[in-house]
Amino acid sequence: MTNGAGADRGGPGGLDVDALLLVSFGGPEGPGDVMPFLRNVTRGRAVPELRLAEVAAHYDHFDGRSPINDQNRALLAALRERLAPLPVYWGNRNWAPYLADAVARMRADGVRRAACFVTAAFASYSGCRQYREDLAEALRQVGPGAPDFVKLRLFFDHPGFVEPMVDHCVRAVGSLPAAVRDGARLVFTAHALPLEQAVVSGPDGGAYERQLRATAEVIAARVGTRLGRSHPWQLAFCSRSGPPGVPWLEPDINDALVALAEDGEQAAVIVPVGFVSDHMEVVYDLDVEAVRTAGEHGIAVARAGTVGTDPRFVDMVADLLAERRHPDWDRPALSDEGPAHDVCPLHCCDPAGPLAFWARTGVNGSRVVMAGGAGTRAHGRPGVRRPAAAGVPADLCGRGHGRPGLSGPGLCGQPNDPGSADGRPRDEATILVEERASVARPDPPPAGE
Ligand SMILES: CC1=C(CCC(=O)O)c2cc3nc(cc4[nH]c(cc5[nH]c(cc1n2)c(C)c5CCC(=O)O)c(CCC(=O)O)c4C)C(CCC(=O)O)=C3C
Ligand SMILES: [Fe+2]
Repeated sequence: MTNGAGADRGGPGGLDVDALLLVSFGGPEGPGDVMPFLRNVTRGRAVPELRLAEVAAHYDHFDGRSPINDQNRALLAALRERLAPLPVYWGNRNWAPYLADAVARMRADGVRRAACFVTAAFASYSGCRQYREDLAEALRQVGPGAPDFVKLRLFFDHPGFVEPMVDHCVRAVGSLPAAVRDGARLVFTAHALPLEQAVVSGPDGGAYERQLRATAEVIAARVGTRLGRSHPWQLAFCSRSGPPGVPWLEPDINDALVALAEDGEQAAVIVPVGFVSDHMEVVYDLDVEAVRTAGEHGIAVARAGTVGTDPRFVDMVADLLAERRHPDWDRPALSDEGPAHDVCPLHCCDPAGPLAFWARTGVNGSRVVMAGGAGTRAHGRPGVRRPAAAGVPADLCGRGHGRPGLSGPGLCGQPNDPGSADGRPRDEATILVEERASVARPDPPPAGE
């Protein structure tokens, strides 16, 4: 059922897409890049200088070069092969090739609409909304003639992500010393977030941790089936930054390993479920720091691999693309948390939205959100679809974003916005990225790029 090939122009009610844009984080490629890269990443954020110096030192261990760009070059090559003749572009948020350069190149090549595949599986400001904002900013910078974008959905519990992770876990368990292997704990690890970001993640809050737990549970269950014994699992977080007084998701992976050792556990597998390749957080924060902690506390540890360019993961991208082209395409999801919505509704992962206000003031109780019960979970459910493209009014957004000459009294997210998959209104950045995509297109672009 995986076609998703370049020649496929989309079915009735689906979208024409004539390119794919691989969107990632970016990383430095030499010693002189490290500080400018870190300044790009942390612009406008309260990350202490001391933390920046510390992170710069991590990169120094690798001659100032993060592996992430080479990993994305490999993914880009695999996607090009898989999706040919569909053109595939690549742009990063924090380092060259930058998103705006990719968008300018697409415009020069005559691309009309691109699907954006972001290399982040879980809902959060850093993993989803910030990418949408940066895509919108790149469109603004390039200006008239820039292609339309549609962002492919989050893929945390898609089989193309889960199944390779199961294999990596099984392999990592097998690499532990035979005497302690059977009792190994699976410690699923993701990037830490400030609690405030975790609270507002997803449309209804708490999605980051819920999606992580749901995905970890599915992976652990499959590992158990494969090995014929169940391995207890837990969640931990790595790469915390920010001022010490600000609360972040816990436990830290190092603290989790120490606690396991103190409980008399002998072995653990660190499963970096929050990352799709072995970039700096993985090869330093996990492979150096966490492995050292484990060694110091006498607990045997193995680190599971990441999906990288696994053919099932590459096929998944083709499938996510096919979902947008064909509204009736299968939307596989292995947990109750998925499949994620295609289009984020208003205030999804919004650090300045109403959930953030409630979390700060306690009006709605951040406790409630963190307990994970707040979601209504209608998004992207079978049978719940975005409104038909036909008949979308031209004044879709009264501010006329991306539409020179249009203006009006309406505000983004007001009733003239056709809304996201579940009919909820959307944010300005989302509308800019998605709005033209929701307008019917009479004549598809010529085939055979
Ligand atoms: C959720 C999430 C992902 C996963 C989703 C996704 O993949 O997008 C992710 C990925 C990555 N994070 C990365 C690098 C960094 N993240 C930082 C800082 C931060 N990340 C955050 C969150 C996330 N980050 C947060 C809440 C901060 C705090 C400050 C801020 O909000 O800005 C900092 C600044 C220094 C520091 O504070 O550590 C650096 C250098 C790299 C590249 C690694 C390489 O070079 O190989 C990658 C893939
Ligand atoms: Fe979102």
